[in-house]
Formats: sequence, C-alpha cells, structure tokens
Amino acid sequence: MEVDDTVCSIDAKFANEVSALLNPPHPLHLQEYFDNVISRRQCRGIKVKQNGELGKGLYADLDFKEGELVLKDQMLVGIQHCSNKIDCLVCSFCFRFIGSIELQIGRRLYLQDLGVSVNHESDLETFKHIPEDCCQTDSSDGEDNSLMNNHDNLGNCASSSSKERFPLPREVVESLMNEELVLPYSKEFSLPPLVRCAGGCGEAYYCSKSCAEADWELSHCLLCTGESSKSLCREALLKFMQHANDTNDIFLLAAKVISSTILRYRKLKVTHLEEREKCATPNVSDHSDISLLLEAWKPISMGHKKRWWDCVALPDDVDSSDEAAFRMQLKELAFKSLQLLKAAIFSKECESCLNSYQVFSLEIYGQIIGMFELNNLDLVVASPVEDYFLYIDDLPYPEKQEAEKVTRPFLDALGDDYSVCCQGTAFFPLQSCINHSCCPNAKAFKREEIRRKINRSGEDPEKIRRDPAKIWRFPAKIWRLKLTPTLTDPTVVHRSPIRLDPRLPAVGDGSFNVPPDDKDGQAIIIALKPICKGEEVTISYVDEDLPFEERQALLADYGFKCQCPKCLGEEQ
Ligand SMILES: C[S@@+](CC[C@H](N)C(=O)[O-])C[C@H]1O[C@@H](n2cnc3c(N)ncnc32)[C@H](O)[C@@H]1O
Repeated sequence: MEVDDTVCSIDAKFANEVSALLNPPHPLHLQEYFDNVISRRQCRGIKVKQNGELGKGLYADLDFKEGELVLKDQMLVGIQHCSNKIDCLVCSFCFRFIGSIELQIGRRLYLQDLGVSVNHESDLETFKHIPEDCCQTDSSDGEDNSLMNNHDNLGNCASSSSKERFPLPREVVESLMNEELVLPYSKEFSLPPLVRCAGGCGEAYYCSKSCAEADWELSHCLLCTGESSKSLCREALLKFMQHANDTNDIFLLAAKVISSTILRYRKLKVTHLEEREKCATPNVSDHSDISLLLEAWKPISMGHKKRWWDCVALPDDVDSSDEAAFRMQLKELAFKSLQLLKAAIFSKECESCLNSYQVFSLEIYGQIIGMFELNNLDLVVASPVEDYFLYIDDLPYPEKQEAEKVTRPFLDALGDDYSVCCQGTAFFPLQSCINHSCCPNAKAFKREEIRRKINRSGEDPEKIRRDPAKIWRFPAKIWRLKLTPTLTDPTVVHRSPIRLDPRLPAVGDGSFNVPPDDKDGQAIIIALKPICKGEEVTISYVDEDLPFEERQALLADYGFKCQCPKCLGEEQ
C-alpha cells in the first residue's frame, strides 16, 4: 500500500480544518484550560505555566516537603496492554482488579493452560469466558456457560513464560474459576464484583455500573463489538482490533481518542441545534461545525505533539541510510490502522449533519500517536494476587501450614508469574506537562519496593537470596515494549516513556500523603526533595543514574538534549 497515492483524501479536502485542529492552542486558552482542570480536580499547590523554550511546565504554587504528594492525576485515556489481559482481569475504565482472588487465579491458569495468545482473532472471544455467576449484571443469553466446552478456536499457543510451572487438573482450575473452591483468607482481599459491558461485547468488564456507563459514554459505545454497539460495522471493528493486536496496541488508545472526540462533538452539535431551535431570535451564537469540533478536541489539543513517524528515534538496528524507508513504514502502519478504524466507525449518516470526518485525517492520527510517544506514562496497578500469596506466606504457624495445603499448588501452577501486575499505557493531562531533569525534584513512580519473593516448591532458597533480578520485578525505569522495528518486520510496539510503579514511595521519612487505597490507574507524583513555591516540578524520563551518554541517547526519543546542571557538568 502506498500511503501517498491515497493520501488521505480527508487531509487534502479538509486541510484548513486539520491544521486548525493541530495548531498549538492560544496561550490564554491553554492557561484557562489547565486552571480549570486543576480546580475541577481539586489539585492543591500546582500550576501549569508556559515555559519559554520548553513549552509548558508544571510549577509549585505552595512549598512541598520531601516525600509529599505533589499531584494525583486521572488519566484522559488509557489501555491495558493486550498481552496483559490474560494475566489480569481489571476494570476497563479505572483499571482496578475485579472479581475475586479465585477468579483472577483460576482464569489465568485456565487461559495459560489453553496457551491463549491475544494475537489470535478468535482470542478476542476469549475474554467472554467469564462464568456468569462472577458477574453482577443479569444476562439471559447464557453464552458464557461455554467456558468449559468452547475453546476449539483457541489454537494459537503463545502465552507468557511457562518455565517452572506445575499444571493442575482442569477440574481444579475450573472449580476455582467458578468460585466453587474458596481459597483460605481470600475474603481479606475482596475485589469489586464484575460488571459486564452493556453493549454485550464480553471484552470489557468493569468494577461498577458507574465505570461501565462512563466508559460507554466516553468512547466504548463506538468501539464495542457487542450487539448494542454504535459502530458502523462489527466485522470491521474486529479487523481493526486484530491489526492493533498484531502490530501495536497503541492504535487502540488512538481509537479511544478519536471516538471520544466524535462523541463529544455529536453532543455539542445536538445541544447547539436544540438551542437554535428553541430561540426564535438567534440569541445563541451560530457556531460553525469546526468551532464545535475544536471544542470537542480541546483536551487533546493541549498535549505536546509531533508526528509519530517523525518523532520516534531511529532504532540502533536501522541504518541511517534506511531512515526514510523506516519512517515510511511507520506511516504506512498508521495508515492501514486508520483505514480499518474508519471502516468500523466512520458513519455515513453523520456526513450530512453531524460530520466530524476531519478526525480521520492521517496527520491527526499520526499526531495523536506521537503525543502518546512523548507523554504517556506506564500504567501499572499492583496485583492483589501477589498480596494474597505474600499474606499467606506471612501467616504464623500452624495457620500458614494449613493454608498452604490449599494454596501452594496454585502458587506453583502460576510459577514466577504469580505477581504479574496490570500493565498498560495512559495519557495524563497534568502529569504530561512535567518537564525532564536528570536531577529531578519529583518522581512519577510509586514505590519501587523490593518485595520478598516467595520460595515456591522446588526452588533453591540460596538462589532466590542471591538473584536480585528475580526479586526486582522491574529493573528498568523505562519500559520499552518494542518488537524491534526493522525494515523487514514493520511491527512496532509503542513504548511508554515514564514508568509508574505500583507501590507507595520509598523516599524520605515515609510520611507520605498518599491514600492507602491506591489501587487503580492514577498517576502519582511525589516530591523527592523540598520544592519551594514558584519552583518548576521536574521528573526524570530516564534512569538518572545512567552514564551521561546513555541518558542523552534515551532522551533523544523525546526530541531534546538535556541541559540540566548534571548534564552540563558531565558534558566534556
Ligand atoms: C511530557 S512533555 C513535557 C511538557 C512539555 N514541555 C509541553 O509543552 O507539553 C515532554 C516534552 O517536553 C519537552 N521537554 C521536557 N523536558 C525537557 C528538557 N529538559 N529540555 C528540553 N525539552 C524538554 C520535550 O519537547 C519533550 O518531548
């Protein structure tokens, strides 16, 4: 497929509108938007300001002590990585773990046993296999009762690592998954019951009706593959999702941005038309379509952007003479994805009165994904399953011995993956305003605590003690999810730049202002040292302990050379 042959008739036809959408916001509008976000979310003591050369930045509007919470940010959009959906069942809106400890373990063992890979079209169906009893809402179709029988189509075996696992009989796994078997002390770790997607897709589950409704309203009604979906074509939507799963799941996040913009635009347009009808004399100002679309697009317009295929740093394994071809491959990948998305949700009926086809421009798609490249945080939510097994391991004798008679086979069947957390990527409006420094005064992670690793049966206790890599779940601060982009293999997985760790911070005297119920996908920024009112809040986008050259090489991905005091001091 040649992108330039087809280039996007939309880009050509709506060049003016597309550039209006991509123009940097007026400084006054930008200030007003962020002041509003800060006051709506009741974030105390911070301000977003224009920062000359660096664009915008986040500033302290109060003094912060070391270890104090500077910001707790709600995501604008986020996704759980496809590969992680096998391991963790979380709310598709707030990313809390849902169901029960039994369901989490049983479902994972069941899918592990099937060798399920989400890179298989039919595997999208896999997530329908949740027993009916586990869900809060009623469903009369009974399709999920096929859990135990209907898996002929799950042939593609590529689940996560299977080393050192001790599989259990299918009936045992099933009884756990159906919650017929209750694990000791699991009530101490109760999780919100599952709520199904009202559209009937069986892929999205929620922790509450309010999360289900909010997601439906925000974007899911257009991206749902169920019967009540408002998408144009379910088959096309499945094709789009399959392409994203096969190449780069960042396209699913881009689709959420496009859907939410369309839905906001439609609401604005309907309200506008109603108000015009009500008023015989047009008191209501006559908004043109583009100004309503600009309003709907506003939250996205505020993010720092570049085209995806331009802003990705050239990977080491691509020769500079192949750079143009490499960038064209990324563009073609995005183009293919956008075509599939357009076939799925671009609605003919909307062309006449509710049109918003400008958002299907390739330029806009590229800039949305580029915005994710330059701003996104890893989404990490700690697993209650890990907490559960650690709790059992910490029980006094003889309770521990009794409990382990039941729990140990499950721990051994899960293997090293018992502690896998929810992983994804998300865009946060306020956190994304924070600039980088190699000597930062804040950090975007929660606690990188070394958790004790449980000594499972058959493991050499000495080896566990000596092998820190096994204990340290995430040794790298930047998590690059990359299927090595090469010219022969154009599959590129988005890397989310700044790691967000699941735990509370471990700096200073431990007097943190972070609520203990920190169990969802929010971003938390903690002061690493005292920050005075008026000072800029900075975080490090890379491991600041790396040598100068390595830091600069990693920061090239963000399109700048760091000039912080540490870098200036270390530069030859
Ligand atoms: C997450 S955004 C930070 C907010 C950004 N300044 C804005 O205007 O939205 C990351 C981008 O900010 C700029 N940036 C952040 N830290 C920087 C630094 N220390 N020096 C130069 N540019 C920086 C780079 O363009 C980078 O891609």
